[in-house]
Amino acid sequence: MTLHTPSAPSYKRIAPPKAVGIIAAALSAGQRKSGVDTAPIVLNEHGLSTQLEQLGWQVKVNDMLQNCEPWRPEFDPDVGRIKEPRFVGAVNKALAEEVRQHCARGELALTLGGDHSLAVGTISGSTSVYGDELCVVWVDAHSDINSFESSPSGNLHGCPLAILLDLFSDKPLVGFEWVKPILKKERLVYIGLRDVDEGEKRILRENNIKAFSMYDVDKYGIGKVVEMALDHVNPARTLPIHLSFDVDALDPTVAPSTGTPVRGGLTFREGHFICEEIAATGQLVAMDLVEVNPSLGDKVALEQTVKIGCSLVRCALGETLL
Ligand SMILES: NC(=[NH2+])NCCC[C@H](N)C(=O)O
Ligand SMILES: [Mn+2]
Ligand SMILES: [Mn+2]
Repeated sequence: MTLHTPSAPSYKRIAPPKAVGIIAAALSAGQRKSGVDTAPIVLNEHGLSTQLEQLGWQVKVNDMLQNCEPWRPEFDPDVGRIKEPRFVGAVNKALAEEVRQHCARGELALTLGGDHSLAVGTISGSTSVYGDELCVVWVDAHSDINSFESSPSGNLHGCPLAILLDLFSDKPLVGFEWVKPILKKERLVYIGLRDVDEGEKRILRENNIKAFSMYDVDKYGIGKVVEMALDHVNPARTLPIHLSFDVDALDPTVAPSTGTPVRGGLTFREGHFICEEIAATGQLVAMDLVEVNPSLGDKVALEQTVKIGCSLVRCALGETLL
């Protein structure tokens, strides 16, 4: 009898990254509330890069997309209900290349958003280096998998996973023709869902996509949920992980400064626990922290949200309680 040993990973991982590229991605055109584009600067002003250096990381700040205006086309009419597709597509294309370069150098690509439409670029970048073994853990109140037909708002931050999984390939959206659908739906898992549109529920069901909602967090506890989520996408814990963390996954009492808050979310500790468990796998190669909007809420709300944004990133990058 031979024991099952997981086959050696075939992706080109040099060593667990010790350097982190912090990509400021000031993209706000994927939704309608201004201010989300200022989050990368506010997070850095709060000392995030220094904190990561103190954790032993070599930090490289990438400000290529600190200002997205150079990518704004002169003419960008709606396509159906979808707003600013050419602009959002062009910024994501540039972002994909930045993430690719960091990953190709063996660095962890940390993207500070910006709205969640930027995940089209970040995951395109990470899959271009790590291929279809890349797992995505998507922590969010929303499933962000609307098609261009099902999107109720026309906001592209509700659509990135539909674009990445190529669920509607018969006609790629203008601006996104460059996207290569490398991410596999078996390699995607959600944690924290509680505001999923009817059309999205159907898409999740028809494509058999694994999702742990807040119901599951209540029923099983966060420890079991994270274990089941990782078992689904990464059973031997040998595959590279891209963590896409939307701050609205947290309860609005914990992280109020965000554009689409939904009550009934993750507690402070549950949010951090997800990051700690992913850090413990040693497989994190990319992370997005998105939807912090410093313009929403009062000074206390902002301080609270920015602080928790920084501490989630620190936990994912190895900070422990003891
Ligand atoms: N990344 C987010 N906060 N997404 C919110 C999406 C809300 C809604 N499902 C929509 O498609 O418009
Ligand atoms: Mn969300
Ligand atoms: Mn989101």
